[in-house]
Amino acid sequence: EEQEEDVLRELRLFLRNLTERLMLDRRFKAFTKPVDIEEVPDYLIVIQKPMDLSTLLSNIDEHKYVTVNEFMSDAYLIWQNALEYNPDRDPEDRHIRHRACALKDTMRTIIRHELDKDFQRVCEEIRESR
Ligand SMILES: O=C(C1CCC1)N1C[C@@H]2C[C@H]3C[C@@H](O)[C@@H](O)[C@]2(C1)O3
Repeated sequence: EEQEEDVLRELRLFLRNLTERLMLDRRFKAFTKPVDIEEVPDYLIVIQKPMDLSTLLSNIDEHKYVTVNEFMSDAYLIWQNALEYNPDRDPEDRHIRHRACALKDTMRTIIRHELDKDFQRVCEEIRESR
């Protein structure tokens, strides 16, 4: 009903704000756009489900997420994909993995500090009711 749409509207505002703050962080520049398949032809052979911060934003606007956990499942793909495609000991891979870990930890910490537990529970109830 209308109150549920008010809750989901507020969830979208929170997720947009979170995602935009990550996009502004210079450490996370490599995660802001999809990996360029022309530049990296084997990327889609290695990575089944590409993800990036701009795609998260589009998903939010398309009302894909009813709970924070659904958003985090997609957001985690950015971190998992980066670790999987860039596993080597060389400095470039290590920089990418370090930034991917920082992205994940930053996201988790912002959510833990800034998202009300009762609000999350209401979103879960809406998800279970649909
Ligand atoms: O995994 C990624 C992105 C970094 C986080 C997401 N890429 C795969 C390629 C390997 C590495 C060096 C460049 O070849 C550049 O194209 C990529 C982009 O970085």
